Amino acid sequence: MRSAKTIHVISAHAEGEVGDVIIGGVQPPPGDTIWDQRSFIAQDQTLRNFVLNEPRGGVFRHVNLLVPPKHSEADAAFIIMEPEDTPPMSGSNSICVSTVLLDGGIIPMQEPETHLTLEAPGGLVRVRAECRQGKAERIYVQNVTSFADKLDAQVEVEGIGTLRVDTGFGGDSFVIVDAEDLGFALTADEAADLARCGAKITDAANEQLGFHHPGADWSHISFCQITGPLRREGKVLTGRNTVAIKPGKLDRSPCGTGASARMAVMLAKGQMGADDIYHARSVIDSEFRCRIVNQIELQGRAAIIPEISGRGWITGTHQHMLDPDDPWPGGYRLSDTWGA
Ligand SMILES: O=C(O)[C@H]1NCC[C@@H]1O
Repeated sequence: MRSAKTIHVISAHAEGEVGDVIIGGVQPPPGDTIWDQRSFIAQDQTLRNFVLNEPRGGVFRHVNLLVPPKHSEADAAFIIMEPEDTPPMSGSNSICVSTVLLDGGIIPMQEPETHLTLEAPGGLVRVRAECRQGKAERIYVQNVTSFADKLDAQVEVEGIGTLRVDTGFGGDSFVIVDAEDLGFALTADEAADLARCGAKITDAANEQLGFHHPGADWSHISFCQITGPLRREGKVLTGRNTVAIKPGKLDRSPCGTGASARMAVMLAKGQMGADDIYHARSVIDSEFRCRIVNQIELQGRAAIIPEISGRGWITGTHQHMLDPDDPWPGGYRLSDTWGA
């Protein structure tokens, strides 16, 4: 056996969504901040291609790189690599990273609760993990500042027509559209159609509405969130959703950044009260339990600090290697599984 590199990974999923964690074999990328290191990874593409592309990756895979934290309060830092983007934050990936750090013995676990501070490219996130018998059973993540952007805007989508949409940010940027307006029930058998339709809506929203984060270098809409109707029982709102991740898959989890953006939109529209709880359900019926921790202002606009919680599980370990004679060191993507 010979290899030009050896990358050590603990694989995990959070409520169904894969989030691998690189725990060794990669030098921290250059940069004074985690955001700068993120930008290097995004521009350079070498690590992204190696771990996300086939034959090592696949369209369903997200990979997180653990790096030494820059902030004095942080216990660990991570850079998120998703199929298209290297985003500021991710709910499912932050749950996978917390699970791997605690269940993998990288950070000592305290029972019944362990408190951690993680440094994501988009800022610090506070984590509380409920732990029992050596397992982090539920991870609560206090997300980065989230906000509604455009409410009840219109987008014209070729082959679909004019849609009423909202846009918002929850650690990543979303266009949000009602499933009923598209004729979807948000069931697993609709997955391929939902992924295709969501990608078209994201493209149209980027062309016609755009997005600009007031405090960060993030100027596009990453995802389309297709939302089902809300059911209220006392203080608990329950709603199904799916998030189309370009180039062509659905989030298997209820999407933590999506739930954060949806809560900001629901609060702005008076559909959710500040002390309500929101249970977000995915197409595979997994659940994130979410709430609004605080209402704040971000450069003059109303914003929230959301909390999302969910469960993560380790699924295995991998040592990714590269034979120096492998003709595809950067891997490949084909539209049969990666979408058009
Ligand atoms: O939970 C989330 O926020 C996400 N899941 C995959 C894509 C998003 O980052």
